[in-house]
Amino acid sequence: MRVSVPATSANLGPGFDCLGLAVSLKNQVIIKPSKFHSVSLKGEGSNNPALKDNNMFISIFNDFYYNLTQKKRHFRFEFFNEIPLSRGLGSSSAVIVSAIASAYAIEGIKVDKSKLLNLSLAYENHPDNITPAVMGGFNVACVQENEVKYINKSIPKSLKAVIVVPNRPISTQLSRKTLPFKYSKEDAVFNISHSSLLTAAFMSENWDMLKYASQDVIHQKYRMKHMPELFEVQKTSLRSGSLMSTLSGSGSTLFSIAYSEDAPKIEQALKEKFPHFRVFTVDFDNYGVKIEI
Ligand SMILES: Nc1ncnc2c1ncn2[C@@H]1O[C@H](COP(=O)(O)OP(=O)(O)O)[C@@H](O)[C@H]1O
Ligand SMILES: N[C@@H](CCOP(=O)(O)O)C(=O)O
Repeated sequence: MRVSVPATSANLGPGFDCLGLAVSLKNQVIIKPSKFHSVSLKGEGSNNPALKDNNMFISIFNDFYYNLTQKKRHFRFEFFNEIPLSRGLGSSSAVIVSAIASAYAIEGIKVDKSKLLNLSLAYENHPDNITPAVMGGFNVACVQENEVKYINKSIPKSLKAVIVVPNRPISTQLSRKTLPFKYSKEDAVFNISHSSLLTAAFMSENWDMLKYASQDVIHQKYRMKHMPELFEVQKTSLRSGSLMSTLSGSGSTLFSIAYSEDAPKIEQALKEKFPHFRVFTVDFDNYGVKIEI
């Protein structure tokens, strides 16, 4: 049985905790019943011993598997990870979504995507990463009475994501602690209006509106000042032709959207200026979590 989940970029500037989209960078796991517990890990995180000994995927999977079957069994887990850890590309959401999906799939139990999304909410209480991880595409989501309410839209092939992954991680939990406790009415209005405009731009495919609509005053500047080079990355990306450029999730990745034909020159400019960061271009993912039994 094989499960794959896409990376996600949350917030998209003003849509703090409510907007997110999926990109075609994936974590994949193959699980087989086995006489002994064993783990193999390739790609991102493979040099991190904690991911073999105390793996969040395995503990969530075991909890769900036991609750579903009342059985304890051994499995072989083979992980192929493309999503960098703690870089704001939704690595923890990918783990949560794929672990829950796998516990159902290994027993051949069907779980629909909206149930999977709501089960994932127990582990990640803001919906902006888990919704695109499950559904793919661009998503606007909120939580009401412990349920995710969302609207989803595919992103066309004519757009690409240009991604800059810095050499330092940022933990989402710690990054949230750097934000103010209170905001002014002006800041709230700024973000509500920009987030609404950004949503409308995605829904109507009005891509030239993205550079105005993606502005934010409530989280990026507080987070990016801990890695000031990110302001330069953002400026370089916009100057080189990207449609928008924002901190991805809680950082440290800087995420840009561009017309496909502009992406190579934006990627090149960013590579030249920031040779110590990883810069690459990917498509968007419009499918979300994929389960193959
Ligand atoms: N592939 C993985 N396997 C197991 N645990 C993972 C994996 N990716 C991420 N994690 C867990 O999620 C944590 C990162 O979560 P977080 O700080 O929210 O980063 P991100 O912005 O990438 O979601 C890691 O410290 C680790 O505990
Ligand atoms: N809305 C959250 C998103 C966190 O995303 P991650 O990919 O950094 O986990 C936030 O901004 O804290």
